[in-house]
Amino acid sequence: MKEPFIHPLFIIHTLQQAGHEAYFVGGAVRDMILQRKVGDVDIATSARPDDVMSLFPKTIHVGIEHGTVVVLHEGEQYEVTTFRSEGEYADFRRPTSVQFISSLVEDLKRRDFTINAMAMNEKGEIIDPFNGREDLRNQLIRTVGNPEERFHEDALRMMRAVRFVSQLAFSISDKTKRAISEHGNLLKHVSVERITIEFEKLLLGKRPSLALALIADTKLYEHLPGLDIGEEAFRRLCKYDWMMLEDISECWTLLLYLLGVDLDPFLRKWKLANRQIKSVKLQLGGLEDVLKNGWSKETMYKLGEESSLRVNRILQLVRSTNYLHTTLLVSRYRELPIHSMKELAITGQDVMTWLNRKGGPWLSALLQTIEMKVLNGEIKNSKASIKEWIQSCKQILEERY
Ligand SMILES: Nc1ccn([C@@H]2O[C@H](COP(=O)(O)OP(=O)(O)OP(=O)(O)O)[C@@H](O)[C@H]2O)c(=O)n1
Ligand SMILES: [Mg+2]
Repeated sequence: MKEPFIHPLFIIHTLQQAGHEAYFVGGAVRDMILQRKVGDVDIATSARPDDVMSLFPKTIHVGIEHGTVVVLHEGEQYEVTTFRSEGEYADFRRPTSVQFISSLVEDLKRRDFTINAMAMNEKGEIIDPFNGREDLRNQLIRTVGNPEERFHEDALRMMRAVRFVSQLAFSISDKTKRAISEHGNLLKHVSVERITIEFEKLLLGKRPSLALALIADTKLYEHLPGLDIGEEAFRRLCKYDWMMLEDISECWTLLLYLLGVDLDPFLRKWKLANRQIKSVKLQLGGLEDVLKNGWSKETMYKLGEESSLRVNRILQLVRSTNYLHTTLLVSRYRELPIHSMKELAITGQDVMTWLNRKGGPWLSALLQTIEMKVLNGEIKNSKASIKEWIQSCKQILEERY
């Protein structure tokens, strides 16, 4: 057994010593077999939530009604979930009832895809009743059993399917694909926040354009916020090499640029955080500036180094002639006389003293003028030079500001 399974092995052993069954399950087992970086290590057990809580000193009951207890062990958190079969799914997102059961295989049977329905015991042996390993070898996303049932249980699984296509660069079984084509409308029962999480993972995956093409084939885009734009328009998105992008804000910026829609209403539909919307807005503005006028000092300054690099990657992806080699862009950025107002050699207080005036809106307007003149090299960034400039045009300044 290798990391990251060694520490939580203690949890498995503790449960077993108390007479219960316990296994590693889900994404961690899949990623270990694929030799991918393993995310959260989840455990499934025959022990009931109460038993789990009594066996470990530090637990958090996150979703006891669904059988999940978080166990804190050596500074890490592990979800320990009681084997369960799920009852009726009246609302297409969560079961109206959960039945705790004693069979691992029954628990695996309620999971979404064969590659996610494997378990690993304490000896590192894989329990794989639905041939997940074979599908991993064949690089195939296939639901456990009937896809229609699985998607009616939780419609988000359709988005998970396309997200895994992107993250793993797998294909999808015909039957699973057909079920997505037929049941896309079930996505309306799923919260936007959950859809956004999957869509962002897709955009940051290994083969986003493969997954976007699958969304086009299945017409799933008709059920995604703001993306019911017709097949031809949606297919245009698949032509780009999204893989070149490194950060999710770059992906949203590119998407908005390609769609040419209003930024705020679109991103609000996806319920992005204000902070995220702000950085996409900044980048989209920068991108449009550079596409039109090339890289100016002002644009670099406004964007800052990190966002300049992001915009530059988008320029490369859309094959803009204004793309600059990264090292060149970085050196041009670093050569700017200032990188923020803080680096200006004077303060507002200096200006008030020199002009013998009280603060007010005039002051920030004047400081902005000075900021731009220093940035563009018209005034040297030193106290003396700025003072000299202010004094040389004192009269005009007093009229204008
Ligand atoms: N709608 C869902 C979500 C999850 N699962 C099951 O719960 C496991 C854990 O879910 P989650 O951590 O959300 O996904 P992972 O498959 O682990 O993917 P990731 O690596 O992104 O966490 C999955 O592997 C799958 O067995 C499911 O059947 N249906
Ligand atoms: Mg996981």
